Amino acid sequence: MCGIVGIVGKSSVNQSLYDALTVLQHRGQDAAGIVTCHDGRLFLRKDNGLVRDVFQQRHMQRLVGNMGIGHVRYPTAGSSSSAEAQPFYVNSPYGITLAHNGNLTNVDQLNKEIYESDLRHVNTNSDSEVLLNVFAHELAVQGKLQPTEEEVFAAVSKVHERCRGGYAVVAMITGYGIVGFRDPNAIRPIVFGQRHTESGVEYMIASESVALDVLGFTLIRDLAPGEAIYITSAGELFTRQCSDHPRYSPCIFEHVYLARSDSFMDGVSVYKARLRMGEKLAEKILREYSDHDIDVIIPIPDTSRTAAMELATRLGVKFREGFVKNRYIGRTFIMPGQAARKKSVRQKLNAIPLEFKGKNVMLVDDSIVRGTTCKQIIQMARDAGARKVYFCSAAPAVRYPNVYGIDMPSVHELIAHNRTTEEVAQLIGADWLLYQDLQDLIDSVAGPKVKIKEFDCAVFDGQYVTGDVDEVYLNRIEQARNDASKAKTNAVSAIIDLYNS
Ligand SMILES: O=P(O)(O)OC[C@H]1O[C@H](OP(=O)(O)OP(=O)(O)O)[C@H](O)[C@@H]1O
Ligand SMILES: NC(=O)CC[C@H](N)C(=O)O
Ligand SMILES: [Mg+2]
Repeated sequence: MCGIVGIVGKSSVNQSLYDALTVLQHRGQDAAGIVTCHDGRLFLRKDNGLVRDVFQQRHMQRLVGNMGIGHVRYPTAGSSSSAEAQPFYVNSPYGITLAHNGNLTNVDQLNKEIYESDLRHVNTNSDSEVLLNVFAHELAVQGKLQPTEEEVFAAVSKVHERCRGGYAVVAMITGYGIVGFRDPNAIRPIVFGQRHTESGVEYMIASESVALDVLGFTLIRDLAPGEAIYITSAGELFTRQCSDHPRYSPCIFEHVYLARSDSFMDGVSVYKARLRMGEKLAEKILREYSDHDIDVIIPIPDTSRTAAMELATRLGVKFREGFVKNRYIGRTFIMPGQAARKKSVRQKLNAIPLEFKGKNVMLVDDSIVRGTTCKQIIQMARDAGARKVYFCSAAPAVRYPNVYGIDMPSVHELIAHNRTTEEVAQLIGADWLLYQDLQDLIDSVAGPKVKIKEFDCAVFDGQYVTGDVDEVYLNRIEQARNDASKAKTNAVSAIIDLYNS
């Protein structure tokens, strides 16, 4: 779940791209990058780190031009090396740069084709570089000196035929314009919007609508599954359905955890979806623990707050802030290794004993994945004097890997894999544990006025919407991407790129 952005503006876009990336920072903390285009030349700056650390004034000054794209990275393929920071670049045809959110599931096949048939070179282990080369090849075979929307959309159609997995993409064709496209199952999110200026209309493509809001753009809409958008450098906008078999099945985990709650995704207010998650949890508690003795409900900052608040309201139980979060420490779950994740929980959250002493507390989190957070938090609640600690997850048990852009490749790292709710409760040290039912989660997101009724729920039910994910594939990515192997691949880094310093 990286963050992507692309802007075709009427004046310099460097500051707007930077600002948009800071708004999307919650989608990726490992690396950040921007490439702009001016007078047929590209200007790139990318590196490991947060947006505020990667871009100094001298970098910003070099990023000239009225169009550009940007990326914040949370690696799900390859390594965390700065060589895999995005946007990626290929020089032929036209000079194309690309930023990608998602994960391809047929990278091995594509790599073979790229090398043996397309005669192209890929220099990293990143699936995004593979995707870029497929797109570049398909645009090259259109054979036009000056590509129009027809060639661009034909190339995207070919990408859909060749690539499997989840992908939301922005790509810039040097001198010509910016393309955005979404995989045929719409697994990863992508929206576009416009802003009126004295010099004319500016367009932005982004992962989440909140980036548009903050920069004064109005949301036009989400891209449909398989759809592409092309905005020329002169500001003409074209959209086209580029897939023969589009199927609207967005990732439900965006609503649970990944997205900011002030975003709208596929017509759904993430905030409202989280409120409804709290409502459904309250109904389940009243069904299963009607004689509960909960004194206070305490959220685990940040993401669970919305659901926890509504849960407390519906139960008529006090809602209290029992943990204070250090605002300078990032999101734990998207940190690259278990050691860093473990350490960050204690650094980030501290209990207020007053809210725990002698009380039966219910702690609420949006999800339990590896159990890194809840295990430590429950212990902290007990150390702070809680009499009983109940735990509630606004999502169902996460039992299966994610292969579409969330780095959960290994079943053995998932605390609920092959375990009952009672076993997980015991392991995390809760007096009892309650998970949301999957149907209740789906109903929370597909609220009464929402058109989409189908979601990618693979992490909860093991059903992979692309239909190509089998035991063999899962075993392979588990070997390649468990914490121990990641530590090894991170050592490898070779940078062949545009001038970038
Ligand atoms: O079971 P785990 O493997 O610990 O993963 C789940 C936890 O990680 C996330 O929090 P995170 O700190 O990443 O971000 P937040 O501040 O948005 O809640 C999520 O909100 C849960 O708290
Ligand atoms: N989280 C993502 O969307 C990751 C994008 C891409 N697979 C990478 O690893 O860079
Ligand atoms: Mg959290």
